[in-house]
Amino acid sequence: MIRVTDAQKNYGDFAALDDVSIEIPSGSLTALLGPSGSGKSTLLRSIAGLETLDQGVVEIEGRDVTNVPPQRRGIGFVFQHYAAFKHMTVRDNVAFGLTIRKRPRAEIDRKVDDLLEIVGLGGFHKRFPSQLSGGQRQRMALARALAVDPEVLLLDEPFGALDAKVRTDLRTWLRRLHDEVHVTTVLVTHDQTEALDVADRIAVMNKGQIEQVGTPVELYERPANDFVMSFLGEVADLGGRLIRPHDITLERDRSRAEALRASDSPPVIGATIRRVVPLGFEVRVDLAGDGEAGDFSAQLTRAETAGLKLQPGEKVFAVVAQQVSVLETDPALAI
Ligand SMILES: Nc1ncnc2c1ncn2[C@@H]1O[C@H](COP(=O)(O)OP(=O)(O)OP(=O)(O)O)[C@@H](O)[C@H]1O
Repeated sequence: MIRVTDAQKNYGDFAALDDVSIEIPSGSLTALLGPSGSGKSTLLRSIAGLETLDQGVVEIEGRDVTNVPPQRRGIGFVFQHYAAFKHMTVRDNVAFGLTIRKRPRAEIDRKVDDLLEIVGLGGFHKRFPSQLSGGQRQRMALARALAVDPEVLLLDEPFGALDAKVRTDLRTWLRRLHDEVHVTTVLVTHDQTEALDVADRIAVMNKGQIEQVGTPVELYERPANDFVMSFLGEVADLGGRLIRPHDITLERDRSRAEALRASDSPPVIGATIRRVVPLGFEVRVDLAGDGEAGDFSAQLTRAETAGLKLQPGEKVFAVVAQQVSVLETDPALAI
C-alpha cells in the first residue's frame, strides 16, 4: 500500500496540497483525477520524492520514505514527455536502469526481451527513439520504468501528448498490462473518461484537496458533492439540482410526468425543445425550460425519442423518475 498522511505543500501562500491523506491499495490502478492545478502532479511527485513535502508522511509498503531520495523509493516514473536517450537504441534505453545497477548481461537481455514483448515492441531492440511513433515511445518508457521491478509505477499524464485515437488504444493497453504485471500504479489524468475506463479506484482532487475516493461506479453513482458529480459526467441543472441527463424522462403530458416523478425529485419542468441531436445509440434533446428554469439537456434512447416523435419547437415536460444524487452522508462512511 502507498499511504500519504496529512501532506501539505505550499508555494508561498498557495497550498498545492492542503492536508491530503490517501491510501492506495497494493496491486491497484488508482487514478488521480482533477482539473488543471488541482494538485495531482504535486501529489504524484511527492510520492516519487521529486517534491519535498512541508508536512506529512509518505509510506510505501509499510516503509516510511518521506526522507528517502527518489532512486531509493522503489518506484518507476513515466512523464507526459518521456525523455528518452536519443543516442541509445530501444534495447539500451530499456536496459538503462539494469545496466547502471551492473546486472549480468544475460539477465538484462532476458528481461529486455520479456518487457519489449509485454509492451508490444518485440523486435524493436535496434531502433532508435526517433524511429518510433509517440505511442511506441511511451510504451518504451513504461518498459524502462518496469525494468527495475518497481514496487510502484507512477504515471503523470503518460498519454497526454498523443492524439485521441492513440490515447484510447494505449489506455486499453495499459489496463491489460496492469492485469498482467499487477504493479501498484498511480495515474495522473484530467480526463474523466480515461479514469473511468482504466482505473480500479479514482481519487478526485480539487484545489489541493481530495474530494472523494472510490471505485468508478461508486463515484459515478454516489458522488459526494456537486463537484465530483459534475466532474465525472454531464449534468443538467434542473431547478437548482444537478441531474444526469439520462436520468431525465420527457413526457408530452404534464399529468403523466407528475405520476412518474419520484418523491424526492425536483418538480416537473415544462420546456420547449430546441434541438434533437442523434449521438449514435442515444439522442440528446436540448431544451429551454419555462420561466426561471434555464437551458438543459436530456438524454434518451433512440426508441424513446422515436416513440415521442420529438420535434424542435414542441412543448414537453421533464421529470426525474429516478436519479443519481449527491450523498448526504459522510462520503468516507459510504464507500
Ligand atoms: N514549483 C512551483 N512553484 C509555484 N507553484 C507551483 C509549483 N509547482 C506547482 N505549482 C502550483 O501548484 C498547483 C498544483 O499544481 P499541479 O501541477 O500539482 O496541478 P495538476 O493538478 O497536476 O495540474 P495539471 O493537470 O495542469 O498538471 C498549481 O496551481 C501550480 O501552479
